[in-house]
Amino acid sequence: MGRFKIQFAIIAVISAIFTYVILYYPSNEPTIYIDVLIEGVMAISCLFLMFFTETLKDSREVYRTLIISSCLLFSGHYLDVIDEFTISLALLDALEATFKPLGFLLFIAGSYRWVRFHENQSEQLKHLAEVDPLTGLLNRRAFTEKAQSLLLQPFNENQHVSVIVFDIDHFKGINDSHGHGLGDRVLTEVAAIVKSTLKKNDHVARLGGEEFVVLLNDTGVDRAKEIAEEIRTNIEAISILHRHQQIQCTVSLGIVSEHAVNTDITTLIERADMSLYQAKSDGRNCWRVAV
Ligand SMILES: Nc1nc2c(ncn2[C@@H]2O[C@H](COP(=O)(O)OP(=O)(O)OP(=O)(O)O)[C@@H](O)[C@H]2O)c(=O)[nH]1
Repeated sequence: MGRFKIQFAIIAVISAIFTYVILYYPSNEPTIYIDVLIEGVMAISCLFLMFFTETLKDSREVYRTLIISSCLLFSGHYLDVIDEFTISLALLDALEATFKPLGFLLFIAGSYRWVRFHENQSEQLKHLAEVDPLTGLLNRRAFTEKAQSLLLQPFNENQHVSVIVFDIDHFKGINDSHGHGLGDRVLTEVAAIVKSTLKKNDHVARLGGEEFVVLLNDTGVDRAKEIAEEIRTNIEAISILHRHQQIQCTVSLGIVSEHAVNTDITTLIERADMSLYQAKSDGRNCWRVAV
């Protein structure tokens, strides 16, 4: 706030000196006070714009554009005010005719950039709120919302939807033996493999820790089993070189398949989770189907 006051004072002093010097050339035309009032209000508004712009420093580009535009607009309107009191000076007229349109164009450009900047920021925030930063997959909340809205679509009676929940086997052991950095690499590799195994309109998310979920739209149990087996074998084939050692991992999977009508994602995940525990207790590195 202190800096605002200093800047404001500097502008006020410069304007006062300029006004004092220029008023030595009194106009021989009658002064139109309504024009003085209008231009005065415009000049003061531009001055406010100039100081409001201080708050837009999040984006240097927008800040620079708007500060230049408000300076030009202020100068243009201010020259117009004193022009009412002096004889017509060609230089003042030329400056005024340049500053005002240029300031206006920059104001439009700056405002456009400001809107774009905020759009980008809210897109980034949305992305951060929906995506797991390590794997780039959807997080649990975003997945649940997406899946729920997908399940609200009208389906015919024969359409099925399937969910696969899977979990990396003995992941704690991987972390403990090779460190969390390697554990993170395994999570990233697993996520990439699953993504490349699925079709574009299937959804995959990281539920948390080393647990993942896949939603297979319009997919019955037979196809879901095939996909689960593909995921299992593709993950089994992962081999990460770490300190001269090849690190491998396996997953256990639970599958549930339901009529798409009248089902909800929370129940599907819970049932798939139970099958996943069955797969774990049956020796891991396998899939089981909910009955
Ligand atoms: N590197 C890493 N580890 C994580 C992350 N999130 C959770 N973990 C670890 O994942 C491990 C999960 O261990 P457990 O729940 O015992 O599961 P597990 O060892 O895979 O055993 P089973 O599932 O029974 O085969 C814990 O050691 C957590 O610290 C993460 O983002 N990065």
